[in-house]
Amino acid sequence: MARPVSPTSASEEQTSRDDKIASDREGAWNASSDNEKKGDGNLIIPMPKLQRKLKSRHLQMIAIGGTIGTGLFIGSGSALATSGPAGSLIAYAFIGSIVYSVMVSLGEMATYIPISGAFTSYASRFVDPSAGFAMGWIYWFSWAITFALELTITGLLVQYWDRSLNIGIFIGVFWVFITVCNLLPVSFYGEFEFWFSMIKVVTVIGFLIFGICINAGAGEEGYIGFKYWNDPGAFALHPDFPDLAAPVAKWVGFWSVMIQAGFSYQGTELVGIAAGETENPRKNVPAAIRKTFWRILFFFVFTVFFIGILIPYTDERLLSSASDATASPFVIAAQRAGVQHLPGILNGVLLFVVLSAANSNVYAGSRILVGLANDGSAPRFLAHTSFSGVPVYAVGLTSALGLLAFLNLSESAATVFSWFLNITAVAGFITWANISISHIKFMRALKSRGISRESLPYMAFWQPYFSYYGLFWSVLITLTQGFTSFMPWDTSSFFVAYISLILWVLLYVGHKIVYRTRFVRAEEADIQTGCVDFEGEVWDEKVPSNLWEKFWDWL
Ligand SMILES: NC(=[NH2+])NCCC[C@H](N)C(=O)O
Repeated sequence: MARPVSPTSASEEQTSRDDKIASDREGAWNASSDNEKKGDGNLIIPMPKLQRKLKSRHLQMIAIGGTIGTGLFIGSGSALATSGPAGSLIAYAFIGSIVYSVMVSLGEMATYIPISGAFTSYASRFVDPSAGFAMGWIYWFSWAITFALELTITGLLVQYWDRSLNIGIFIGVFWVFITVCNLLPVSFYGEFEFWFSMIKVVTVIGFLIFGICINAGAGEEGYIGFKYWNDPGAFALHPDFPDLAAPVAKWVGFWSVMIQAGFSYQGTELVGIAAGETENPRKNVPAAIRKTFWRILFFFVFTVFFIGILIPYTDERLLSSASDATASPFVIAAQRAGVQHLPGILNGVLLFVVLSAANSNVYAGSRILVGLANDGSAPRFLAHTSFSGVPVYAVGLTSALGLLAFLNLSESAATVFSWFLNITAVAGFITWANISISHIKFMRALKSRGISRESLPYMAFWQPYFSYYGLFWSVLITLTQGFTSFMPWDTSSFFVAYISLILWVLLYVGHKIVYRTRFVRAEEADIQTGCVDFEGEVWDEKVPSNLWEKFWDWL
């Protein structure tokens, strides 16, 4: 439980800020009353009334739950097919480095100003209110669409056992289930998500152990080693461009995997969203960022590595357009090893995995909406929370977009899936680019006030270079990822690739025209509101005492 101990205040401004925080903790402070627009279009953003009920383990598991999902368990197979084992490994490691740069940038901001809906507010405050608006909505949209994508997959997974069942039944059932989970008080939500995510972690670790055994010769194929890196090879030629010269075709294969790899990692930034709800953010947020990142990198890079040594990229099942368990490289690896019953069991596990991801999708989406409503970018009622602190309307609206999954009743599931995937992944890259810009501007704002980086609650190394690195690559990938739609020109794949970018531009320009906002100058950026001086606060910290707790702490 939070137990604030009289923070020392240096100025009047500090005192009023502390008062605000204190009254917020008591639940007496009304967010809307303070949600005024400052004259020049820059916004003062209050701390929302969400409750700090999540513990560090919940926070980290939410980030894992929202991140490890369809991308890793199902989509990684097509990454292998298009770029080969070395190509996909390099792509995943490279995207991992971008994620790291984004995470540390976010970490510095989120510990200094821990607010819910965090990074959309950062963009509004440090960059340009229109940028925050556009980014917030596109990011929300990406999560809501991911929810629809995840529901599509759950329906398909159930059909693995019985194809005669109508996919719509399961989309409906799981839609209700996930929505109800998200309407429960946030501590329940954390608990659900925690156990769901546990299953993922265990699955990935199990797969890694399985991979080592099979590679060493435990399966039907005998010892495998790096055989498939030699034949068919380490890099695949992009299957859609047989006429290109080999080096070009390999490069095309490699670059086209960026979207898939980016999608797989997206969600890591959720730690920033959950920051507003965690206990002891000053300690937990940086720890969560560090641990989450290493854990995810470990899971992702190792998993992709093992998939690459166990399955030749020419295995046709990898390219099967059926987005069900038969397309999962986990299942294919089990089938190749000739292990009985394992494919069916894995299918069951994948169902849990996808449900957990869906649960995180709605959580993330609703919190983004709350952030948007609080900074005046969305109708205010969306920030309304129930007695137990759940933003009911925001949950409802986010869930509503999940109903798009019913598109599957009229379109082929594989098509719907790839549309959803591309739209969300590009939106994710746009978001990462925005986080990086926000951080660059945040650094400038600190500098203009003479606040040293040393005084930040969490200070990452190599900044601001990391932010520039994240910004450069995120922008480059966003702009170039759809290049295959130009070779030759294909209108529909162009729209699939660039619809998120187009939407973002429309939102940005639309907001700019209506509100006539301007770029925030470093000296004007609002780095006070929500900035919490946790110096004097003490939280009861549970030190791991038994073996189980120590294991958790390590994990
Ligand atoms: N920007 C987003 N919402 N991306 C969706 C992330 C999906 C998640 N990484 C998965 O593999 O299932």
